[in-house]
Amino acid sequence: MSPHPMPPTEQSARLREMAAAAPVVPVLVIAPGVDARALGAALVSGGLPMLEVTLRTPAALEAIAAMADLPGAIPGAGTLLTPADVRAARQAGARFGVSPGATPDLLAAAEAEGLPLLPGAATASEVMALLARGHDAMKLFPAAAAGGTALLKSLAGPLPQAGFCPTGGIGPENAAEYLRLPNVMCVGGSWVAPPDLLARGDWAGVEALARAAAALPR
Ligand SMILES: O=C[C@H](O)COP(=O)(O)O
Ligand SMILES: CC(=O)C(=O)O
Repeated sequence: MSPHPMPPTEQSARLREMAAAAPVVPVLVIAPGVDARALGAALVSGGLPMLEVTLRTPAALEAIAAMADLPGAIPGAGTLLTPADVRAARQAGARFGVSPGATPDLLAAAEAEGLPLLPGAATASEVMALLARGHDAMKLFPAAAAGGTALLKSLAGPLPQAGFCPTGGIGPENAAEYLRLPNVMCVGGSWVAPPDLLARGDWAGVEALARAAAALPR
């Protein structure tokens, strides 16, 4: 029996390095008209370099492109569902990708594009399928709904080699509880970029939320 069905890929290793930079990955839903570069700058100034721009709005790809050369920023694309999403994200300048789940086509596209991918998993079988393909860094989604910290503690027994970025239902009130777990690399969340602050262009407010998130112990 091998603890690693397959050695972790270089992409997984790069993701782990990126995830080590800060305890929180902001999950960004950027509406048209929002100044994405100013948003990215506020988050980076607050201490959060990884920027997950979800492909859920028509402004998403442009936002990634606007952040591509932002000093200190590591822009990435979330909500990758198809190979076409992976290619579009790469072309826009995404340096990593995130998906709520994982399909063979999506994994193959990320491998072909050389895009470090954080694929989603929520069960032991899904985690095992990703490990078997060389992914030892993954997203637990939807984290709270799927079982939260209790699920992560249970997975750590048989599958300690899997590192997670739990996302979905995490906020300032419970992030520390997740970050204390040895199999949690970082957590993802939208709370650092609330839509009302983005709509108002309140970058000082975003920076303050980012600063508090970056200071979370782990
Ligand atoms: O779709 C959910 C995103 O992964 C972020 O979840 P959240 O708004 O609970 O932080
Ligand atoms: C929710 C999620 O995992 C994503 O949008 O990538």
